Amino acid sequence: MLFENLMSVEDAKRKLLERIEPFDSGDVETLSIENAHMRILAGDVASGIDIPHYNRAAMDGFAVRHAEVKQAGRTNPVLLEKGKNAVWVHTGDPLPEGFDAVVKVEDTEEIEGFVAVYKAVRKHENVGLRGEDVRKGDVIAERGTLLRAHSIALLRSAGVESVEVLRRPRVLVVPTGDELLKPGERLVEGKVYESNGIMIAAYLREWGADAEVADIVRDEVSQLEKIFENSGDYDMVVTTGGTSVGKRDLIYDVLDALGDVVFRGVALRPGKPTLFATVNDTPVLALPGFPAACVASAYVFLKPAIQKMLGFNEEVSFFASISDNIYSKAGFTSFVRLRVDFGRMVAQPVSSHGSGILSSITKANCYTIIDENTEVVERGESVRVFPL
Ligand SMILES: Nc1nc2c(c(=O)[nH]1)N[C@H]1C(S)=C(S)[C@@H](COP(=O)(O)OP(=O)(O)OC[C@H]3O[C@@H](n4cnc5c(N)ncnc54)[C@H](O)[C@@H]3O)O[C@H]1N2
Ligand code: MOO
Repeated sequence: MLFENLMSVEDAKRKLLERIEPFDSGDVETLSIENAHMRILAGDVASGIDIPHYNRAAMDGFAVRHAEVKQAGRTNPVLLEKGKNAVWVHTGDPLPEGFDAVVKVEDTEEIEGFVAVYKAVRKHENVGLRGEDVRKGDVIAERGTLLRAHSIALLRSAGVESVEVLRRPRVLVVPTGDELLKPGERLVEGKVYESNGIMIAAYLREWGADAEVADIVRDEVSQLEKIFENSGDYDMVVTTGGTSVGKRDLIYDVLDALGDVVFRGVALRPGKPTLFATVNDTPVLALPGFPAACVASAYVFLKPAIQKMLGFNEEVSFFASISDNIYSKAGFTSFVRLRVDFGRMVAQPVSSHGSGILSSITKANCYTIIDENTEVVERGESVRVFPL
């Protein structure tokens, strides 16, 4: 019987990732740093300058020689000649030649051409020394870095204008099913608005890919064949629906005829009918049509595939304690939706009423994975939680 011998999630994920090629020097593009936000850097970038590139005042006040104000105190000010031994500086101004510290203006008083200093300062106190942030030649952004806002700022402050980044993986998302409607079409029983396509494409963009959603493909062999035969320009094709054993579920037959099916059926709940194949070396991941199963399978298989292409694996996770027992079917890896209270770090399982319930995902903000050997996670236990 079909789906009797399900592959473990671990084996399925390994077999899938074995067939995903990481991007290399052929997959690089040059972008202005504005456009490089959230892209993966393809090579180390070194600074051509010291930052700061001159010794600068870090406070508004007076540049002094620290040795001359050693004795200064609240009740024992040291008087310096203004413009000669004490020179006014704004924050960020170059430290005048021959001076080695800055006294904050609030620790001074101006008295008829003199500056009374009420506080001693150490050498280089309130001074930003040349190169203290970055030295010329230092690597300021390493290969593989996800260019977030602050990385871009550091590149800009070093005068870098453009960088080489990995191109975005091109992914074709193909919703399949006779029951699917386009927005605006009349709802009748047995039909639903197609929503997996927009969802998977949006996830893909969040994960760094360039996603294109194909028109809805009907449950017809010829239509499906056409999609897979013309998918050579894509790094991956992701279909949704048609993975199960119904008479209209044709994905397996078509992929088996055109390419190599690597696995069909995984011990994952929800997400059991997930299928993975290659057609002319293009990886094809077939996600189940039921929305919650589609989400689970996307997080478990699709996200790691994109991350492997991009060489990026800084997955965010943390621990939270479970507010209610979680039961998991023996032999199955469970994808469990959770609502995490971040103040208390307590995770409430979101009770699901099956894989068709998309709102069970929108009520959650995180998920956890229960491994196949665990049947119950008890209230109060700590689990590793991943943001959704
Ligand atoms: N006899 C069996 N039936 C089913 C089994 C099984 O083992 N034996 N497995 C079930 C499981 S588990 C899942 S999950 C579903 C998934 O099957 P499919 O991938 O074939 O899904 P479809 O039949 O194409 O669609 C099911 C349902 O999901 C909704 N859907 C589908 N595509 C979309 C979309 N693009 N946007 C929004 N909603 C979508 C729609 O309501 C479909 O009717 O199979 C079980 N059956
Ligand atoms: O695997 Mo299905 O994903 O249980 O509904």
